[in-house]
Formats: sequence, C-alpha cells, structure tokens
Amino acid sequence: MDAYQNQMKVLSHNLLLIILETLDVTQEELNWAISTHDAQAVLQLNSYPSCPNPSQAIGLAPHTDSLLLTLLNQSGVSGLEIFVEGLGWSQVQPIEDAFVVNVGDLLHIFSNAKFPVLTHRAMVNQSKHRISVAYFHGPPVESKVAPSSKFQKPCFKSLTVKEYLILKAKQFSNALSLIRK
Ligand SMILES: O=C(O)CCC(=O)C(=O)O
Ligand SMILES: [Fe+2]
Repeated sequence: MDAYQNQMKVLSHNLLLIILETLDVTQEELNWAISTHDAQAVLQLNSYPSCPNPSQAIGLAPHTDSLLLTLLNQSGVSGLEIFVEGLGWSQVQPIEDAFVVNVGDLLHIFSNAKFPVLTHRAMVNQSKHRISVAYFHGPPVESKVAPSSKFQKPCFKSLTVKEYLILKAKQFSNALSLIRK
C-alpha cells in the first residue's frame, strides 16, 4: 500500500506540473501545488458488495472531490458515473491499466474555475463485488488556497485549505458557491 501511495504521489506531481504549465502560474504557486512537505496524500479503498437490485441502492452519493487531484483506479468493474449537464448520469467505463483523473475543488478554485469539477457517484454492481482505489492529493492543510495571481478577476475568496475542508464537511456541494465572490 505504501509503495502504491508513493507511486500515486509521484504521478500526481507530474500531472500537476503538466496541468499547471497551461495556467502559467508563478514558481511559488507551483511549489504550493506540488509541495511534498506536509502535503496531503490520502488513499481511500472503496468496497461495494454486489446488490441484486442496483437501482434501489447507491454505492457512494453524488459529490465532487475536495483536494487538487484524484487518481482513481476502478479495478475493472463499472460503477462510476458522472453528471453531465443536459444529459444526466453517464457511466465511465473502466479502461484497462488507466486511471480516472478528477479535478478537485482546490484545483477548481486555484484555476479560477477554468478547470471544471465534475459531480460523480458510484453505483453498485448486480453480480460483482466492486473495489475502487482513490488517491487524493492536496497541499498542506494550513496553506492558503485562492485563484492564481495570474487571474485579474478572482472569482473565489481566499481561505486556508483547512477552512475550506471544514466548510465542505458542513455544506457539501454548496461549499464552492459559498466562497464565490
Ligand atoms: O468508486 C468509485 O468509482 C468512485 C470513488 C470516489 O468517487 C471517491 O472515492 O471519491
Ligand atoms: Fe470521488
């Protein structure tokens, strides 16, 4: 597990470097996003037993991920769904040897909403026990999060990561709109 988590950490760093290059952020901001010191690196193992009537059950309720990036391993069994405006819930079929990469709330804030967050949920499978492994990557909890200084008109207020996570725990999907300017 430790080895897996470390590999995910390295992959997140590399992905963030590529993603943030497109925003042309300052070196200081880049260091904040990819900092290893005190960074949050959380591995969550999700287990969804099979269910004879999947439409009557939910594996994981609709949400957006809170940190910067999530690397999700679906382990080959379908169940992940994303909400697409105008279309409704849409299945994300697992692709062998591929991760699902989710933009989290903190990256959405940092990108001044340029990178959208997607509401997603997990459904249970009728015949197969499903397991997924989610790696959440984020900056230190005591650090500040705000839109990058590259944006002339920041559309979110600045707050600490910890303040945002407390707000999210209380307000769930309303948290982002509550810090809108
Ligand atoms: O199990 C899945 O496919 C989704 C897991 C997820 O969204 C999460 O752990 O935040
Ligand atoms: Fe999630």
